[in-house]
This record gives sequence, structure tokens and C-alpha cells, in this order.
Amino acid sequence: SCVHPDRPEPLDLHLGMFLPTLLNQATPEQMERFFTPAWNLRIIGTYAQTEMGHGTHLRGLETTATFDPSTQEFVLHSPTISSIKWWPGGLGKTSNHAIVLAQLHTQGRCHGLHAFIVPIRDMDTHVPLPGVVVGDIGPKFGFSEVDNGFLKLEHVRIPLDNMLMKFAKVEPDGTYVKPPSAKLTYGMVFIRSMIVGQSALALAKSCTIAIRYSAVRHQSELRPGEPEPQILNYQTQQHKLFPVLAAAYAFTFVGQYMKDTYRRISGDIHAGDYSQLPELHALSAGLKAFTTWAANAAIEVCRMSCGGHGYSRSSALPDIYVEFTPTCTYEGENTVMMLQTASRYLVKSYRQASVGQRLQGSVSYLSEAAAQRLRPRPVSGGAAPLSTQDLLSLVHLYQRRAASLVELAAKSIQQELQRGRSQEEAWNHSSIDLVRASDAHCHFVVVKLFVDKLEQVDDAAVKAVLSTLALLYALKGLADNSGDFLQAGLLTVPQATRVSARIKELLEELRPDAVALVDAFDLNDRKLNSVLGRYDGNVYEHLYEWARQSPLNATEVHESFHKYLKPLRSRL
Ligand SMILES: CCCCCCCCCCCCCCCCCC(=O)SCCNC(=O)CCNC(=O)[C@H](O)C(C)(C)COP(=O)(O)OP(=O)(O)OC[C@H]1O[C@@H](n2cnc3c(N)ncnc32)[C@H](O)[C@@H]1OP(=O)(O)O
Ligand SMILES: Cc1cc2nc3c(=O)[nH]c(=O)nc-3n(C[C@H](O)[C@H](O)[C@H](O)COP(=O)(O)OP(=O)(O)OC[C@H]3O[C@@H](n4cnc5c(N)ncnc54)[C@H](O)[C@@H]3O)c2cc1C
Repeated sequence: SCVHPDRPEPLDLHLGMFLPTLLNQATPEQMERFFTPAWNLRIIGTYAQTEMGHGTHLRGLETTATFDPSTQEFVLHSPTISSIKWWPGGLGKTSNHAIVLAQLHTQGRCHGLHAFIVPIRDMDTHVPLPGVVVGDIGPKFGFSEVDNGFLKLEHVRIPLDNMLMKFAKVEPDGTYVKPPSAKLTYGMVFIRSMIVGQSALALAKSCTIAIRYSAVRHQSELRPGEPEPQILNYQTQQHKLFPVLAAAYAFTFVGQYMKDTYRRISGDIHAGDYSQLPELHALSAGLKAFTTWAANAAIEVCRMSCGGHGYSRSSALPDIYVEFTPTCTYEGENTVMMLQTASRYLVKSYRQASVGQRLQGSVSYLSEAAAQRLRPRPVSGGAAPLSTQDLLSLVHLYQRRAASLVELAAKSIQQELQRGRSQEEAWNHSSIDLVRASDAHCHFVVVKLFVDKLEQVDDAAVKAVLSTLALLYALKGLADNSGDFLQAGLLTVPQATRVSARIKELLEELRPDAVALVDAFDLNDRKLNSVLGRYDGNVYEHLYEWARQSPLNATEVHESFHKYLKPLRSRL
């Protein structure tokens, strides 16, 4: 990672999942035996959960770990083609160990998914161990530096104390001891929390490149007879890029918040208090999905805003896209994550609020919404006056939109049940509404955290420009989702028109600060690795130089001329 800063590489899973999973789930003895050599890179590990047949539905995973008390060993086995582990990064060629997630069988009973440390290659020769069939899964959309792999286990034996036993345990006689909370065996919360920060970084890089380049690039005519303007002066260009800039700041603050929240709640968990785990799961799942979807779309906006040169790899934008886009899929497919946040948290909280329970954490507004529903509505009704200046009133608006969409989704489930559908069918027939509700909840959380952050900024000028960005973020979201706000009676058509007009004013206000605002991300040229996004703006000279270095230019006359074109011509 020193050679290719911020690029995917074969040790990512070792650093990002193998070591953290040990930290969270290994016993002190296992820390000694595995963590220390892994920290020193003698053991190189990966996290092997996904199988060819199942990634999302963890209870459907087929790999088995059967305890054999006669030898004090687990026998790990892949019983079918679809049970072959598929996708783990660094598994194909790099790792000598894997944390394998498998269905634990002992004393004739299956106890569900547990984590096992499985040596897969000889520590000296790196040759796969007996019973281990392992290799690379082949070329992908991107990530070509990473050897994502497959792993077929054929009755591979590992010692009893290679099961990660900080929480659940198997005794030497095969007795299974349950973990203090069944949810502790889900290990993905750490990376999901970190991915939010990755979304911010991807956005910061992309808009730094696109905004700097838009200040360098001159095109067309704005006023007849005058020199060609910087493309950043076109309103449509600003409308593409400044909301991305605003989102990059918003997600940076949300990323910091997720890191702090993870630290705080995992501290509680280590101290034996599991009460905040559902909030952490719901927040990390929802915000992972919300921010990666937004960033994924925005990277493409930035690339296209650079015209033809954006398509060249010299811009770095194609690489940023292919490296980032799997975050929408890995660590929990985004739709599925949104549904987790909706079902396990929002709808449950809505029901609790409806029977008068006071809620804590990011859903406390559902209690307020429930209380309001009980009060008679004022006769005048309708949308409250909208201030396109007051951030707190916008936070409140997002909160009411989320409350209304959570209610809509919960009511849809209710109606489906009343139609005689089963709980599961009612759920599936409401899942579009549920994803919308989660999306609105996350959007509210992001706007709120952005506005909260402003309170911590002391410098008046910085606070002013960040407030303008926060306003743009909130109003652009309002405009993009005006259907929701109109449907919920939170916005009128004339108000929506005013929002669009205010957005145009904000774009103009931000224009003089736009380049300074991307410079403030402090992404150096080496890290950006983009000809278009160079700090010195010397784009054209370097673009020419970059092209001259293309492998096709290594010889003046390419061998294809002698091999194909010349013989072909002689036959015509
Ligand atoms: C040290 C330096 C570090 C430097 C870093 C260096 C560089 C880093 C770079 C990192 C690069 C990373 C590269 C890529 C890694 C990709 C790795 C993967 O994809 S790996 C593969 C990733 N694969 C995936 O992510 C698979 C996605 N699938 C899943 O997560 C699950 O199967 C499911 C959640 C969809 C459903 O599960 P199911 O079993 O059907 O569960 P139910 O729905 O029935 O819910 C039961 C109850 O449990 C609750 N609960 C659930 N989850 C959690 C949780 N996490 N927690 C807590 N609670 C949870 C739930 O709320 C409910 O509660 P209640 O209502 O009863 O109270
Ligand atoms: C680059 C990359 C690296 C990876 N690295 C690793 C790794 O290191 N270790 C590892 O174990 N895995 C890894 N994975 C695998 C990854 O975690 C899974 O691909 C991911 O969890 C999604 O699961 P899936 O592929 O089974 O998708 P599927 O679940 O098959 O998703 C396909 C579609 O079905 C929909 N769907 C599925 N279930 C539901 C549902 N309940 N409700 C509604 N819709 C649903 C999804 O929304 C999606 O549209 C990696 C994947 C990639 C692309």
C-alpha cells in the first residue's frame, strides 16, 4: 500500500478483515498464536465467507465444520460446487491462512455459522495443503491487482482451538456453548462503518479532479467575441459538480462520525454492554448503502463532466470508478443493507413509538412523529413556510419526510397483512417502500450530521462557506426528491420553484471558492495520480507527455504493420 497508495491490493483483506476479525473474535491464546505472526506478515490471511451459490443469505452457506471429539479436530468440507468459497481478496495466490465461515456441527446438531482459522498453504513452500483446492477466480470489472480467489475444502482437519472462541465455544467433549449475544458472530460492522469514509474519499478525489480541470479547460463562447470561458463558469457544469463537492464534505463528516460511533459502541461491547449493537448495525448498514450509491453515481458525473479526456485513464476517473463500485455490492449488497435498516430498525422502532415508547438514538424522531399523529391536525394544514436559508428547518423537513416514509412502509405491510398475505409475503410486497424509507432516514442523518458539524467550526469564514455547502446539499436533495416532499405535504409547488431558484444562487456564491474547497481536501498529486487533476493546472503539456509514454508508442512502426497490414496490402 506504500507503492500504490489508495489502490486495491492483495493485502487489503489481511489488513481490513483478517486482523480486525481476530481482534474482535479471538481468545487471548489465539491472539498470541495468530495475531502476532499475522501482524508481522508471517501469516497472511483473508476472510472467506461468500460462496459461489450464496453471498447475501448467510444461513444458506453450505460449508460445514464438523467436530470430531476422537481427534479434537474440526473437519471442514465443501459438500457441493455451489459451496466453494468465491471472491475473497488475496485468497487466489497470496494468503497462507483464511478465516472460513462454516456451519458448525457438533453432537449431531447444527449451530449455524461460525468462524474458523484454516491454514491453506505451507508456510515455507506456499504449496496448497492436502485437501485444499485454491486458485484465482479470473478477470473482473476492475480490481485486477487483487487475486480474488476460490477455495474448495475436502475434509480438511484443523485443531479444536482454531475456532474463534471469544464468544461461542465448543468444549473438548463437543458441548456447544452459546455466545452471550447471537449477533456478535456477525462480523461485518467494522468495514461497513469504514466504507462510509471511503465514499467520502472517492468523492473528494473525483470532484478535485473535475473541478480543477474545469477551471483549466476553456470551451465555446459565453459572450460573443470574448475569449472562451473556463467551463466551470457554465451553470450546468456547476450544477453537476458543486453538489458533488457538497456531498464530499457531508460524507467526510459522516465518515468521522461513523468511526467515532464504531469506537464508542465497540468499547461498550467489549465491556459486555450489547444494547447499542442494533443501532450500530442499522446505522452502518444504511449509511454504507446510502453513501456508496451516492458516490458511485457521482464519480460517473465527474468523469462525464470532463468530456473526452475524462474517458482517458490519465484522468484517473475510470480507475476510481471500477475500484469503488464494488463497495455497493461487497460487505452486504446495498438493497439488502437498506432492507436491514428498514426492517430490523425503522419499522420495529415505528411500532414501538406507536405504542408510546420513547426511542433513543437516530430514530428518536419517530416518537415525536407518533405523538403528533395523536394530536388533532390544525385546520389550515398544509406545508409549513419553507426557509431556503435556515438549515435547522431543513433538517426538520428531512426528519418529517423520513417519518412519513417509515409510516408509509409500515402501513403497506399492515395492508398486505390485512389482505391475507403472510408476514413474509407482506414484507416482500412492501420492500420498495421499505428501501425508500431507509434511504430517507439515512438522508436525514447525513443532513443532520452536516449541520451539527457546523456548530464545531470556530473560524467565521470557514463556517460561512461550509454553511453554503450544507445548504446546497440539503436543497439539492430536496429538489431531487421533491416528489417525496410534495406527497408528504411538506412542500408546495411554489416552494419547490423557490428551491430551484435558490440552488442557482448558491452555485454562483460557491464559484469563487470552488477550487480552494477542493484544495482543502489536501490530496497531493501522487495520491490523485490524475493528469487532469494536477495541482499546478499544467494539464495539456502533461497529457501530451502521458500519451507519448503509451506502450503503443514504444516503436515508431508497430509490429502489427509488418505482421498483418503489409502482407494484407500485398494481397489486395
Ligand atoms: C488495521 C488497519 C486497517 C487498515 C485498513 C486497510 C485497508 C482496508 C481496505 C478494506 C478493503 C475491503 C475490501 C473488500 C472486502 C469485501 C469483504 C466482503 O465482502 S466479506 C462478505 C460480506 N458479506 C456480507 O456482508 C453478507 C451480507 N449478509 C448479511 O449481512 C446477513 O445475512 C443479513 C444481514 C442480510 C441477514 O442475515 P440473517 O442471518 O438472515 O439475519 P436476520 O435478517 O434474520 O437478522 C437477525 C438479527 O441479527 C441482526 N443482525 C444482522 N446482521 C447484523 C450485524 N452485522 N450486526 C449486528 N446485528 C445484526 C438483525 O438486526 C436481526 O436482529 P433482530 O431483529 O432479531 O433483533
Ligand atoms: C470485488 C469484490 C470483493 C469481494 N471480496 C470478498 C471477500 O473478501 N470475502 C468474501 O467473503 N466475499 C467477498 N465478496 C463477495 C461479496 O461480499 C458478495 O458478492 C456480496 O455480499 C453480495 O452477495 P451476492 O454476490 O450473493 O449477491 P446476491 O445476494 O446474489 O445479489 C444479487 C441481487 O439479488 C438481490 N437480493 C438478494 N437477496 C435479497 C433479499 N433478501 N431481498 C431483496 N433483494 C435481494 C440483491 O439486491 C441483488 O440485486 C467480494 C465481492 C466483490 C465484488
